Amino acid sequence: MKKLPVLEIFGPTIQGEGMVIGQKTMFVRTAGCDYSCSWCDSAFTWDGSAKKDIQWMTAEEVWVKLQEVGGESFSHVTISGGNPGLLPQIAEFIRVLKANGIQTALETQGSKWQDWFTEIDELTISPKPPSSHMEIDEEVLRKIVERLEESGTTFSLKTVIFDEKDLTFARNLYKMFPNTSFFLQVGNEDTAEQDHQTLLMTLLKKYEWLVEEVMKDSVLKNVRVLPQLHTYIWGNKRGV
Ligand SMILES: C[S@@+](CC[C@H](N)C(=O)[O-])C[C@H]1O[C@@H](n2cnc3c(N)ncnc32)[C@H](O)[C@@H]1O
Ligand SMILES: Nc1nc2[nH]cc(C(=O)O)c2c(=O)[nH]1
Ligand code: SF4
Ligand SMILES: [Mg+2]
Repeated sequence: MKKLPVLEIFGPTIQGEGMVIGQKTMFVRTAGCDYSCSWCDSAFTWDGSAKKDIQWMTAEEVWVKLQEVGGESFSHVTISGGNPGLLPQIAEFIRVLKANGIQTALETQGSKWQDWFTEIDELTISPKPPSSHMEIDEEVLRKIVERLEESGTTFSLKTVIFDEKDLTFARNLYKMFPNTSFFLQVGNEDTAEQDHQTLLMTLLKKYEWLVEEVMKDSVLKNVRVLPQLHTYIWGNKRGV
């Protein structure tokens, strides 16, 4: 069985983003991404800076480590990255988690399909707006959404917003997928800021701006607007 490239195992903490915000969860962060978003808050997963920290682990080994770190205080695991959607071997990891009665969630950008997507309890697809400098493949995304809908998988779209152009992108996405649960998330422009008060004020201002923009919008109607809640508590700290 192919091992998983693991960079972080941490928690329990709150899920700070998206469709299950506030959920008590453990996190497993895999290494490697097919994108390189200009503002990625987890760039260490793909920019080479943490290459030496990658641990190649079997699904069972990750499960053992989760229990070492989280003890008996969790029943939910979120897989993020990097892009865990690049890894076919996640299928085995999900089997192990399920066999142990664990609820699963996963974060991916929707650039590649995996058959195991339908096994995830709460799947977040996060298409990247223009500010990321990435170009999304609309056909791949459309196919992914189609297959998730057909299979009855619980999933949502979550797009990060930094500016007006990103809002235009979000409007197009909303029109493309009118029946999908839709989240708009505040972009963090200061991923290097270490002063908590400074960061908090910037993030709050940005949240206020985004709320105001979306409230007056005639396209973005049935949407939820959220901050990254974990940054309000722990700022740009890693592993929280
Ligand atoms: C680090 S990514 C990993 C999963 C996957 N690669 C993806 O992008 O969906 C997890 C989430 O963090 C979001 N994110 C990354 N950098 C961010 C930033 N600077 N501000 C707000 N959200 C950010 C991404 O858009 C994504 O929804
Ligand atoms: N608390 C917390 N919530 C999160 N939601 C998504 C995260 C991610 O980096 O994928 C994340 C994270 O790193 N920490
Ligand atoms: S897709 Fe996700 S992990 Fe990859 S660069 Fe973008 S935000 Fe970072
Ligand atoms: Mg994060």
